[in-house]
Amino acid sequence: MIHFDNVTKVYQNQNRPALDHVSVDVDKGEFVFLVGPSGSGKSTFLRLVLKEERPNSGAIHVAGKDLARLTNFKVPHLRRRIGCVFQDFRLLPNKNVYENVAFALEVIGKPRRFIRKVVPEVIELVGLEGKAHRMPDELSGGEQQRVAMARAFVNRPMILLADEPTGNIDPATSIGIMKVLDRINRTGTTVVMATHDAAIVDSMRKRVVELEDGKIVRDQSRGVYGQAY
Ligand SMILES: Nc1ncnc2c1ncn2[C@@H]1O[C@H](COP(=O)(O)OP(=O)(O)OP(=O)(O)O)[C@@H](O)[C@H]1O
Repeated sequence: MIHFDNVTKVYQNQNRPALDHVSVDVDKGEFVFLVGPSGSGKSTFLRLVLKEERPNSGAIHVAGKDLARLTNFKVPHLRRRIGCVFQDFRLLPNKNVYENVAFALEVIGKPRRFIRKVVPEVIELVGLEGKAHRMPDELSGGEQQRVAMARAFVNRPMILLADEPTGNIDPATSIGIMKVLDRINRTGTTVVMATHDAAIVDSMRKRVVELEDGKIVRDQSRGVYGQAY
């Protein structure tokens, strides 16, 4: 589903590569934690998958497509098939839960009947039934992240990328967030999650890919977080 072949990324005006000859394969339906110290290249990896950045060398395939050959015209189509969740939720503050989720489908032109059917289903999947009419500022951090996950998943993406999704959430609430991500993964969606949250990684026992200075230093199935950063 995601295939990096000898990928190197050096940002402009930087002499050290953010990713340094990285090769990795993530299969359809996998759940992968991306760990490593701050600045090790985790977000860069996610940005490359979305074609928000281009590698200096190496090849990236996502869902069988060679990103180097993907025209600018086709990039939005790729991104529609990849859901994203961030540390800071990024909800629309003046729309309620239902509208935040529905908006993701409206902007890609889905019919109103379809939206009315699937949005309540996804709100229930993330455990927010009964809260569809709440505004973001009437929700806890954990609930806001659930809305963000509903929005990322409502279009049934083939891949969900999560960049520190539990970074702003207390440990007890994070467990609930991980249950939702696990539920999403069980529908067949490939999940890649960049995180510093050792407790979460240790409790899930999923594949762990560890980056250090832009290089993969560990790739372990049913792994743990590793040393403290
Ligand atoms: N837009 C940019 N321009 C220049 N350098 C960048 C840019 N984005 C990231 N970098 C550099 O690339 C390296 C990798 O950064 P990246 O954000 O991928 O790390 P990270 O592992 O996600 O870190 P964190 O855990 O702090 O989010 C760092 O040295 C960073 O300073």
